[in-house]
Amino acid sequence: MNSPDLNAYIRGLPKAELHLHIEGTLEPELIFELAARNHMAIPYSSVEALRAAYAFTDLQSFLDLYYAGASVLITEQDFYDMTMAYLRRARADGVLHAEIMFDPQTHTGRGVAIETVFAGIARALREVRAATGISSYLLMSFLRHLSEQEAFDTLAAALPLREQYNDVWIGIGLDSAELGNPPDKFARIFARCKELEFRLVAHAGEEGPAAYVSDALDVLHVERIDHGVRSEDDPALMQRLIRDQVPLTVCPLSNLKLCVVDALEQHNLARLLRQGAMVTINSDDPAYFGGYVGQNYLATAQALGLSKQELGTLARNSLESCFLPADQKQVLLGKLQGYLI
Ligand code: HPA
Ligand SMILES: [Zn+2]
Repeated sequence: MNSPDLNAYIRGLPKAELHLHIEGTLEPELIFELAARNHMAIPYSSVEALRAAYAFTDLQSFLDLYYAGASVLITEQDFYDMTMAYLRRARADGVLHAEIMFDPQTHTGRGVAIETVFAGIARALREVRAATGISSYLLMSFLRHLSEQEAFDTLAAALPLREQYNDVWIGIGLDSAELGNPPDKFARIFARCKELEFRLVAHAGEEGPAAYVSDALDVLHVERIDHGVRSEDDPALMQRLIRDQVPLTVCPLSNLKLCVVDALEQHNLARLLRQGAMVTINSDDPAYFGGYVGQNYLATAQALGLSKQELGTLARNSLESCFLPADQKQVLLGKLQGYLI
């Protein structure tokens, strides 16, 4: 298939996006706009100069810019505008359901109230749900470079909002610098979140070793692994992931930009998929990594020679792996089935 046809096929595929940091959707243009609106200075002369700084060598070099970029988010309207911009792009890429991570500590640490963060993001999710039927959930993520106590403080600040946002806030995630911040650092907070009946996910096996993936499953009791591409280093773990169909939310362009792989052609996504792992494709931080979810499907398909059938399997995996109730999931799977025949 030539590239325009493949692109159209991919964008038409009914899919879910399961690994997306809303702060990672802040495009340079919006960073400049919000900085001006909030009377803040940014240390770049232009949108182009900022975009040119997105040359990362590893996860930390990205995180430094990601937290700096997020510092222009001050008001509820800022969080709303960012979320609306993402949802517009997701819709154009055939996303019917999104499970979106957000990092309240990135904002509360700068004096922004957690209520402001929830309110702006949730208003956009609800409006889009009502207007288009595209559904979305929120996964509140703890920053793993911060302490266990800070995670507990964040949970305590967020819990009074749970009832007000129970149509969107359904889960908990774990992100930021992986190396040196192993899953067991967060064993107790994840145990508490499990008691509270949140759905649980965690980043593991992006830069960290396969053992972090095993520990995310055994110590944190997560239901999905964000990234997980290093799992291949442990054949017994790989067998387990395949046997138990543990979803891996893989982000190929992110892995390329953060030098987890040297070239997309060397990405192990096709190998994992062909071994029968529950692999999905996602965009992670699309404003920073050069593409939204459709572009991730397209670039990966081209680099690894994925067939249309395999692309359909990836879309099906995304719907199977989402946290929607079974009846709503079946509706989306039916739409995919209709598209594939
Ligand atoms: O890709 C990521 N990895 C870890 N933490 C993150 N926070 C935003 N994006 C990422
Ligand atoms: Zn991520």
